[in-house]
Amino acid sequence: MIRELVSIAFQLQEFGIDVRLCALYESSGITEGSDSALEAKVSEQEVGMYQNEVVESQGIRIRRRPPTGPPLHYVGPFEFRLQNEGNTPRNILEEIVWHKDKEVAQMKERKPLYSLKKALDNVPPAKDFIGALRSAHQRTGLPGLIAEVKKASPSRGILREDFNPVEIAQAYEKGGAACLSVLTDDKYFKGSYENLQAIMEAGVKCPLLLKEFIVEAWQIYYGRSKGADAVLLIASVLPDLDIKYMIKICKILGMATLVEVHDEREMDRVLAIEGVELIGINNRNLETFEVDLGITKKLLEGERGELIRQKDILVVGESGLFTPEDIAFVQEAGVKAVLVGESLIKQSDPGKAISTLFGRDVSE
Ligand SMILES: O=P(O)(O)OC[C@@H](O)[C@@H](O)c1c[nH]c2ccccc12
Repeated sequence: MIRELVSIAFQLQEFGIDVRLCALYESSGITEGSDSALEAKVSEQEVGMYQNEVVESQGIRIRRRPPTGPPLHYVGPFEFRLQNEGNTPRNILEEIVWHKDKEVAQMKERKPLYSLKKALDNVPPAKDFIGALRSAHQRTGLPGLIAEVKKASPSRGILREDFNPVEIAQAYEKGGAACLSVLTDDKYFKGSYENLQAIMEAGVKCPLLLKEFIVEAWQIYYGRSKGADAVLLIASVLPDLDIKYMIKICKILGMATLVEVHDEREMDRVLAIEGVELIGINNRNLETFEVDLGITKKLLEGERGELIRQKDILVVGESGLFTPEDIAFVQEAGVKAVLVGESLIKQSDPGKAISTLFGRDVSE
């Protein structure tokens, strides 16, 4: 990660963005500016220990893909790979993240960061994602809506057969959505970066969230080049340091970050990270698919809720929202925005479905 940070800084410099490396290290909390401490960390990482230690100490259960797949075994003329605990994903989220690691490595090879420069220069500037949510909340008195353009999911299968992303996006916008979330993962969600780009190019005004499993900063640049105005960072996948420096990169690109949590520990980690302005509470456990709206309530109670108000962080209630009562429940818990997919995308008119979900018309 640290080596990548350095190389990204150099690449940014190539882009004409002046990044002071020491400032990046210092503000990312790696070291107090001491080169020897940094070198020590880099060499620890080189033997592959540092990252795992950090990840474990932060309670992150999602492991990163072992660099070499299962070991090769030979029996006579046959060759096969032995599966074991260390090289078999333990749950769907881990499987997705391992797949993503491989996919991004290939995509990066085809389009290295420097080759994205032109596309980044040509894309319109990022829109104000958080501002759009806040003003929708002020205008309607209801949580601002991030409506999700999602064809399928591993937990629900195909959600909509006749899937035209641009038409759906336009219907959402007409129905009063403040922002849109566009799935770009192909294998598990049947999404694509082409969908994101097509929605941007169709002139949709709602700011767009890159709904990806971000494992590397390259994906953020690529998403921006396809029209993303904000990006999802999942706390159960990314260590604090990655979150910190990805937030910085997003700021440089003018994008917002939605940092997603699911339990108290993740919430506390994220609340301690400077620069976090938007937190999503996912009511769905991405390891088991279990959905419980009580998660949103639990994570906003007591001191945590107090701290969130003090820091003026906007909270998004995510997943499993189907009725006006569900919306009222998470709003009562303290959210000012919601992220909704299934209950809208399954309706024949996803735009009209917004009025049904909120119990009234929220379009202007
Ligand atoms: O379709 P739902 O239950 O309304 O959920 C939407 C959104 O919250 C969900 O798609 C989501 C939230 N966080 C994620 C992370 C990855 C993939 C998907 C998600």
